[in-house]
Amino acid sequence: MYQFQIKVPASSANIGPGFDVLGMSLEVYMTLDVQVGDDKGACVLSYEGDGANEVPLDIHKNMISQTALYVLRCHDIHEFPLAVKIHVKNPIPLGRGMGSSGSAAIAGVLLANELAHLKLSKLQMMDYVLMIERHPDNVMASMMGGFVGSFLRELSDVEKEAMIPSASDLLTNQGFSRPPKGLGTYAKLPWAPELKALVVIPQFHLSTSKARSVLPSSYTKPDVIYNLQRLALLTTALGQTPINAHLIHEVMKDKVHQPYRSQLIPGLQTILAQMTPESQPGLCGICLSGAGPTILALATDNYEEIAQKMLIIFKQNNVDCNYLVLSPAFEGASVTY
Ligand SMILES: Nc1ncnc2c1ncn2[C@@H]1O[C@H](COP(=O)(O)OP(=O)(O)OP(=O)(O)O)[C@@H](O)[C@H]1O
Ligand SMILES: N[C@@H](CCO)C(=O)O
Repeated sequence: MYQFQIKVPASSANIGPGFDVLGMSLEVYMTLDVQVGDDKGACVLSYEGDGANEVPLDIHKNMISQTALYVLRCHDIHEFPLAVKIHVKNPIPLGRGMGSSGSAAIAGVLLANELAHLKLSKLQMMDYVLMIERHPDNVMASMMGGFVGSFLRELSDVEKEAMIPSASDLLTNQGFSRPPKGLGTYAKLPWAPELKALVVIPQFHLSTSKARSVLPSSYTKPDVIYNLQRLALLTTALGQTPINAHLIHEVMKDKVHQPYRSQLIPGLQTILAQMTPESQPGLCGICLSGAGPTILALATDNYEEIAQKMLIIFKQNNVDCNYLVLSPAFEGASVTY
């Protein structure tokens, strides 16, 4: 019998104009405490934390074990090799824009890698994660750690066929395909140590699929240029010391996803319009965290005052929230014995 712990941080993706490109890992960690038996036997899941009353414990319905079983199938292994007990502790809010599904997929791939001794690197494991999550920004940040930019390579026609089974098909074994190799590329970006992440977390779920379904299928050239210009400067501005709050505030604006998602998040438009470095000393930039509804504010001071102002605006829209002040999790996902 042996045991190990898997630890995966939350993430905040997009960071304004970096839709499906930028993400930062956050110091809120999901952990899996795994005990492996000496003989074949059942896989037993237990769970505590956010969504404890909604997360299924059936290994064929839980996203973590489903992902692990998918990775094992890709290696012609059709069950967990030995009896295994997995206790999940998850403080990452589900369906709130803090990368919970991405962290779950990463945990599942790491679990398979350890149980079957696959010896996959983090980047090789990302190919499997990306078959489930399908966009790299949140998962690359959670896996690698820190402030991260990433992209997906173009696929050949044959490789595009591998993406035909949906993530749900792969997780429920209703379809099968192995991942193309080298799907994602990333770079760790500089992060100014003065910057902390204030996340204001509304108490309602917004699924990523719903938040992606309201986006247009095409954009005007001015809107594309608007985001490209800001994205180019944002990756530098967040690493510069001393901090230029006015620059960060401007280059964290977006026209690709936030305007369309504001209909789903009461108060978002008001917060983005009213929360500025001038109105809130200490505030730098503000944006939707991932697909929302959580809002990410990057600040250097006065976190409590900034949070209280956002909570008031949300309350005026009949939305209750809690908030956290976090630093980036620079080491990313890990396994310790
Ligand atoms: N620890 C977990 N264990 C099992 N399933 C999970 C876990 N975390 C997330 N999930 C699944 O992922 C779903 C949430 O995924 P979704 O992409 O909608 O939101 P998110 O990942 O929290 O937000 P975002 O993608 O915007 O960062 C949950 O409803 C649940 O089905
Ligand atoms: N870029 C993704 C992040 C959420 O997973 C989105 O905004 O839909």
